[in-house]
Amino acid sequence: MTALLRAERLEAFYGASQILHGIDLSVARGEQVALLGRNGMGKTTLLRALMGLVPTCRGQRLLYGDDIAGIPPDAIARRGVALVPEGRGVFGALSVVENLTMAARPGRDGRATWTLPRIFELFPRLAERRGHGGHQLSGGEQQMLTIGRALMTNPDLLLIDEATEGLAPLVAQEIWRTLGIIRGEGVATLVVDKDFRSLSAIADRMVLLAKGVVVFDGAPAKLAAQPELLERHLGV
Ligand SMILES: Nc1ncnc2c1ncn2[C@@H]1O[C@H](COP(=O)(O)OP(=O)(O)OP(=O)(O)O)[C@@H](O)[C@H]1O
Repeated sequence: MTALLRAERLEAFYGASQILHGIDLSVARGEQVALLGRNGMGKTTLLRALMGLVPTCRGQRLLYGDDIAGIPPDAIARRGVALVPEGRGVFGALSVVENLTMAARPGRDGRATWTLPRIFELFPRLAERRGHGGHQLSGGEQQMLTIGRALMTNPDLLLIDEATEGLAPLVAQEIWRTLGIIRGEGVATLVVDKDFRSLSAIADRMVLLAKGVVVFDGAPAKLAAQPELLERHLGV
């Protein structure tokens, strides 16, 4: 079956610096894939390249088998991919409801699974804060809102950068719980985080990056059985 997303020999550059050196990666429909690696290894660059946000790339990026080279980010979004960027980016002057409704649109096939009530069911905390401005939210609430906004576009694939970075443990747990629900709805995810244990518990597959190269791609249990890889590339 055609992968939802596939990168083949993907290279990415910032100016003269080459950041990705021939990445092969695929995400199947509904699959939850974790992307791990130490700081500066290219995880964010890979998500951005897949979203069409890195102007200079080589190799192939295929979405449902179609080459998306040269396709701008908004068109990639309309084809079913949503990015939850590191550092969030909610609109501070707009309320929770406004942040969510401005993102609303049907999915690639006209599907509208994710509506305001569905997002509030997923994140009861956001329902309580529905009239609050984005700037009044805690870091955890902002992350929930950013994920909620991405879901309102009814994507087939969510790219989530630093899913729980800087969040209190209980809030992080809440994010992991919702990622399980999102998966249950058949939305594929490619999730970057440093929490190896939580990622191992939810991911179908783990991909480990080091210096812009994939050094492991396989089941969580297979990675857990390689302590030398974990030590060298994650420090766990
Ligand atoms: N806009 C940019 N211009 C030039 N170099 C950049 C730019 N953004 C990132 N880099 C460099 O690219 C490399 C990979 O960065 P990237 O952010 O993709 O790594 P990462 O694995 O996501 O790390 P982190 O966990 O720190 O976010 C780093 O050496 C970084 O300094």
